[in-house]
Amino acid sequence: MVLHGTMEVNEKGNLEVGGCDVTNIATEYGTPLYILDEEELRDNCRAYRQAFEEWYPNSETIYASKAFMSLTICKIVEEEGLGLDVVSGGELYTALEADFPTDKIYFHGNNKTPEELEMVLNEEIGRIVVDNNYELELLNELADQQGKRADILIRVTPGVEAHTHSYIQTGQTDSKFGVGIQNGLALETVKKAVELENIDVKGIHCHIGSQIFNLESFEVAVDVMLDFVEEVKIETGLVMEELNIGGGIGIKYTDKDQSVSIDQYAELVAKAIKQKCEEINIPLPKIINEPGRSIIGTAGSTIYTVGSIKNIPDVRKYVAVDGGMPDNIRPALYEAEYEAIVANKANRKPEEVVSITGKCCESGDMLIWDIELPEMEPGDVLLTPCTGAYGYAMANNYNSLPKPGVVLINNGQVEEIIRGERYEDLVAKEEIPARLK
Ligand SMILES: Cc1ncc(COP(=O)(O)O)c(C=O)c1O
Ligand SMILES: N[C@@H](CCCC[NH3+])C(=O)O
Repeated sequence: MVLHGTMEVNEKGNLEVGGCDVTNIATEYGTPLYILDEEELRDNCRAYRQAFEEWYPNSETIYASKAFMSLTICKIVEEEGLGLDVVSGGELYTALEADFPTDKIYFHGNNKTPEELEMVLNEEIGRIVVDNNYELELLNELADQQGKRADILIRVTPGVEAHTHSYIQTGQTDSKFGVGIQNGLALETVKKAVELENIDVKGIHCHIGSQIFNLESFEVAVDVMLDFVEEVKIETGLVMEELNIGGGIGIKYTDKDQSVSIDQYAELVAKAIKQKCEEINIPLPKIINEPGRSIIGTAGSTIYTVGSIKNIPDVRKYVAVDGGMPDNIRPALYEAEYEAIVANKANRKPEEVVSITGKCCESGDMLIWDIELPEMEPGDVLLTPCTGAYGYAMANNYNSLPKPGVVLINNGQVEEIIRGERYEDLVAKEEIPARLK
């Protein structure tokens, strides 16, 4: 059993997070519920800032809000001195509602709409990460209409195959994101961009994928990107000042995952960049990194109440909880694996192998296959750690299950930061045509 962040077992044998007994939180707020450990979130933000400050001071860490976007999270991330990566008008709207400083926002996306680009120009967002030629021309045109200039990074695909689930690999040439370095499309886009009147090319961006442990993939990506910076300098005379190296490192969901430290990652990236820049004789660029999972992943957990337990002799014991794939789609989508802790039996040794299933009408609604846990009974409180990233963010209402709420926990205090949905919320946006009433 790996205890993340501020988790510990108290004298009653119950699990605590941030000094709060998880069983009490379940009683007070109900389940399923996402809980967010503020100290762990802040520690992760600081670890990135400190590591990059030490190894490469001309750098900026921005939080990839797609991992988990909320007003409170924006506030915490801002307090910790990070910038923000947003990927849609909705994420930008949320950031603006939280008064996030606009110059520290980077706007991403492979199909930004004209409305989103207008919003970005109106709000004078720090950087727009342009994905393709269509977007580039559209942005130039809209900037012209508004009498503005747009500072951009161009998203490139370096042709690096990261070792991660194929759905979350993004750096290979055959990708819906960005323009390829290896097939010459990226150079064409840069050449076009430097000709456009309302566009300033500040640098390039690449993101090779998510949940990556193999740090060498980052080293290779940086190498390919800097070769491209050199090529651009030769071909156009433009010296790009900024290199955005994309998302952060993978996290340890289970014992099968490796541990990579943020410091190791920063050291490796910094050394690779310095060495390469010296080799090809270009000035050191500013480095931007945009971690999501490794900032918020280990800070979040989900708590459930155990309901029916079905033992199929010699086959499997299914333990069902009151949530499932609508609050955590990752096992069904990526075969992602999680651990679990029985919060009210946290000091008990594992006694049996069970599989944790959700309550949806779907055989694939499994949260965990074959995990050793203490013997469970209905009413037990089960906590799955490491659900902070892409948990709430990807939650849905399948089977009309209301989305769980989110509480922030710190120093013995529990604060509800997102109210859980109620049944009324499920139909709140619906309208029955008058002829059917
Ligand atoms: C462009 C971009 N930046 C940053 C991230 C965040 O990545 P991670 O959560 O792995 O740190 C992602 C998601 O994979 C992404 O697509
Ligand atoms: N949503 C994915 C990662 C993709 C992130 C966005 N590029 C996950 O849960 O692992």
